[in-house]
Amino acid sequence: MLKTLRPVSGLRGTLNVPGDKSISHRAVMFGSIAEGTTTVNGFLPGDDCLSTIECFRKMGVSIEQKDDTVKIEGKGLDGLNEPTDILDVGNSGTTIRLMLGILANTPFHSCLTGDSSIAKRPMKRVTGPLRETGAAIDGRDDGNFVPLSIRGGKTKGFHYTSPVASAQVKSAMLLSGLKTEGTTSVTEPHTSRDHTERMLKAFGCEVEVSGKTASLKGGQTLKGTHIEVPGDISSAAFFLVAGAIIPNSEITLKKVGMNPTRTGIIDVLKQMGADLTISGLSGEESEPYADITVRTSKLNGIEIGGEIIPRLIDEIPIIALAATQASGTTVIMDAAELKVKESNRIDTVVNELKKFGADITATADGMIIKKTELLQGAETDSHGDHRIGMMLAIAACLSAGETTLLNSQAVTVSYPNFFEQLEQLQKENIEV
Ligand SMILES: O=C(O)C1=C[C@@H](OP(=O)(O)O)[C@@H](O)[C@H](O)C1
Ligand SMILES: C=C(OP(=O)(O)O)C(=O)O
Repeated sequence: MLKTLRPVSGLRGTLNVPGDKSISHRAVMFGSIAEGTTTVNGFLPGDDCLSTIECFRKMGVSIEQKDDTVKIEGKGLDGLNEPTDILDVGNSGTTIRLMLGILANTPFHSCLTGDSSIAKRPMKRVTGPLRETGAAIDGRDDGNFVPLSIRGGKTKGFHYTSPVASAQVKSAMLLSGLKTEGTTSVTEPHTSRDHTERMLKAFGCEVEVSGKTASLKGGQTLKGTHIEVPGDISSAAFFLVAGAIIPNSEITLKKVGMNPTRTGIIDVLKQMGADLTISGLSGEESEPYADITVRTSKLNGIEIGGEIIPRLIDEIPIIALAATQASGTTVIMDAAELKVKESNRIDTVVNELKKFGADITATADGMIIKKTELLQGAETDSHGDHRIGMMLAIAACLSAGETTLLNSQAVTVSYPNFFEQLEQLQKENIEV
């Protein structure tokens, strides 16, 4: 779908951003393999999480979903059925990688595939160590790419030192150890998002975390529970940056997830000089959340690298846009993981922002961005990547003249009502 976007005179108002994608996936997965009923509020009805629901339905789990509420009749890990059809994860890396960990426990045969973006994303980071646990996995390029097949059921606990800071790798490994006799543990170079560890505890499992190592004893059973999903900070990020860089803006985002493994965007925006107010922090016993207000700000360039990267990996496209409006130079490094997301996000961010006249250069593990006085509307393309699409839409709000956005429908992967909410903030501006 081609969308035409024009500059805005300011964004003002209050939004409830949709539910957290990472937490929504896990609520469905863990509810499906738990014993008893799980209910979920604040679920993200985006394409990725709907793919997760469809996959578990194909394994015989009864899941009722209406908007942001879900009810799952858990079957226990032993109660999943051998699927009679291919499990299609659509565009979702989280679905395929975490599900591989779960399927390592099941003695039946499953086939997994996804869309043209998933077909390019490396799976060896998960299938490699899962084979070590005893799961039989095959696929294109020796199990690196979909279509993949897996037959599990005979896993043994083991320790894995991951070369990448990846919550998908960590989660797949921990989940593969749920039924084994020994302990399964994962050490990562930097701490990645810890939603799996937190949510397994909410389902009654014991998970130990010590520094950069998470471990879990085998033979544990998940018990159905209730999960409240906070707003997704990765979705909020688009409006946090929009509010900071678009003149005459003030936006309040309600009940945004504030898990410390996800708040790198807040740290970066504050360091860049953004005017942010955080209030009403609660939910610390499970997944913390708070309200965030952002106002138009004068930003300065900074260096971003090292252990903050996993805490803001999905926000780098929109941080790059913020950097085009920041005085001096911004350097983003240690972020080579961007190359294996829904698109090669170093290439797509740099090439698309250059079309607006931005001064941005790709490096091997990130990008270097200098301030650009006025971005010019351009003919852009999301390349089927939701986060690139939303970043380009915010860039259009700030740029002189008209912008067209090809493949704008990609946003439904994580933010189905993104364009409606963007419009709402423009109307509220006119009415004030
Ligand atoms: O576990 C998760 O829910 C996610 C982990 C991250 O991926 P990696 O584990 O590949 O870093 C992130 O980019 C993705 O959007 C969601
Ligand atoms: C990388 C992302 O998701 P996934 O890996 O689940 O496709 C994302 O949402 O930016």
